[in-house]
Parts: sequence; C-alpha cells; structure tokens
Amino acid sequence: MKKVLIIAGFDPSGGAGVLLDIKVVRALNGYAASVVTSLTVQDTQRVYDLKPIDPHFFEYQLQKVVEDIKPDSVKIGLLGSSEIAVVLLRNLKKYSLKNIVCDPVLKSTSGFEFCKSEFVEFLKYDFFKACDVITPNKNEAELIFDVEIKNFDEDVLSCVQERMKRMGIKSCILKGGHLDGELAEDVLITQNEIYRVSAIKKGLPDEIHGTGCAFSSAFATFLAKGYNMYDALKQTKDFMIGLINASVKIGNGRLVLNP
Ligand SMILES: Nc1ncnc2c1ncn2[C@@H]1O[C@H](COP(=O)(O)OP(=O)(O)OP(=O)(O)O)[C@@H](O)[C@H]1O
Ligand SMILES: Cc1ncc(COP(=O)(O)O)c(N)n1
Repeated sequence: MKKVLIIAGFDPSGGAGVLLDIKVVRALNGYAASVVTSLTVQDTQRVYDLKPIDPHFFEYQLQKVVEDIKPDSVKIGLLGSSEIAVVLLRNLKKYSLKNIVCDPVLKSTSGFEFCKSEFVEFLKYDFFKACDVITPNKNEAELIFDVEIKNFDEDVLSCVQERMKRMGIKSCILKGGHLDGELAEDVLITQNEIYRVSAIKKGLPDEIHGTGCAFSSAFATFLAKGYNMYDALKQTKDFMIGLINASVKIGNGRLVLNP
C-alpha cells in the first residue's frame, strides 16, 4: 500500500484540512499519515481563528513519522506560521522527500488571511522551489506570480511559465474552479509543457468547501502510486467530479465533500 504524508491544518468541521485529506487518501486505497501544522476554529460558514502548533513539537512529530514510515508522497496544505514553514523546508531537504505536492493555502474562500505578506515572500522565493508541484487557485496564483488571471489564455499561461522558471518552481497546476464560465478547467504547467484538463462546472461559484484540499491530496496519492503528473491530473480530475457530484449539506454554510 502506498503511503501519503499529509502536512496540513485541522478543521474541526471536517470540510477541509487533514480530516478531509485523510478520507481522500483512504478512498483511493492509500495509507495516510499526518502531521498537523495548526488548529483552526471554523465551521462550514467561515474560519474564525488559527493557532499554530509549536514548531519544535511539529518537527519532533515530523521526523519520527518520516524516519519510520518513509512516505511515497507528501501533501502540504495550510502551514500556519512561517516558523513551521522554515522547519518543514529544512526537513524536506534533510530527508530528500519525494513527490511533494504543495497546496499554497494563503487565504480561505471565506476570506480569512492565513499568511502575512513576508511569509508569502518566503514561500515564493524559498519554499516552493523545494516542492515538485504547487497547486494554486486563481487568487493564490495571482499573488504568487504577480499576474492578473481572468482566464487561462495562452499569454497568461506563458507568463506564468516564464515566472516559474525565474523563481525555480518546477511544476504548477493552476486550478480554475473560481474562474467565470461553464467549465472547471485546470492547467498543469511544467518547465516546458502546458497541459489542460476540464469538466463541466457544477453548482454555484464558491458553493462547495474543501475542493482545493481534496484535489491536492488526491493528486499526491496518484503520484505515490507511480502515475506521472499528466496521468495523475487526469485521474484526480475524474475523482473530483465524482466527489463534487456527491457533495452534501451538513451545516448552515457551504456544501462539503464526503469521500
Ligand atoms: N463547481 C465546480 N464544478 C466542478 N469542478 C470544480 C468546481 N469547483 C472547483 N472544481 C474543481 O475542483 C478542484 C479544486 O479547484 P478550486 O479552484 O476550487 O480550488 P481551491 O480554490 O483551492 O478550493 P477551495 O474552494 O476549497 O479553496 C479543481 O479541479 C477545480 O477545477
Ligand atoms: C485547515 C484548513 N485548510 C485549508 C483550508 C482552505 O479551504 P477553503 O479555501 O475551502 O476554506 C481551510 N479552510 N482550513
């Protein structure tokens, strides 16, 4: 069985973060281990607060789990503090971890700011280089690549590719769930290729919670199974369509996924 290490935050409502990630890995027949970066107060309506885990305790957990379990891939979600990001970066390098998928969770869909601006700079110029692929949504990609994204036209994608090269980012999947239009399109951009996948959009914009978390943990599971990035993206997209079609209302806010 392939082992996926989830490094992410805790959402007690289960709509996002490690609770969702673990269910996704399990639904795809993987084994999920998890090191939590931060606790949040949130429900299906919004995020109210965040408390990062002590970075030394985080590192202690991370090292014990990595040395024992030797993961086949790593999914990184909400980091919670720049101290945790620094510790994590050191350990990604120390253990030469492979198949590292980073979902750059900078701001919640409900508007909670997870990262201060100097932390974003550290992620952009130091952290993302150490990952195999980053999976920003529209807003995150605009911030990371300093470009306005209204659609995935060729000139926007070439601009992102050129900036990725300059920043040393190996691969990026731009997620298009928040773009206008009938299609939910995602684009994998590597140093020399651009590859698109799309599906018919379901429901209203921002009606479903946790799609970004589920996407990156599914993608990390397919990489752990040995799929290349293109096939992993196709498989992830199919899996996401099934999850979104089966989304459920469990509270007063957005629908959640229930893998
Ligand atoms: N309404 C939808 N219908 C179909 N697919 C969708 C829809 N919304 C998002 N997706 C797909 O779900 C995946 C996650 O994309 P999205 O752009 O929503 O990420 P995100 O903004 O990080 O997620 P979140 O809203 O949880 O923060 C992508 O494959 C995207 O195309
Ligand atoms: C612990 C945790 N991780 C990630 C998200 C982002 O998800 P969303 O953008 O759907 O709020 C979140 N709200 N909470």
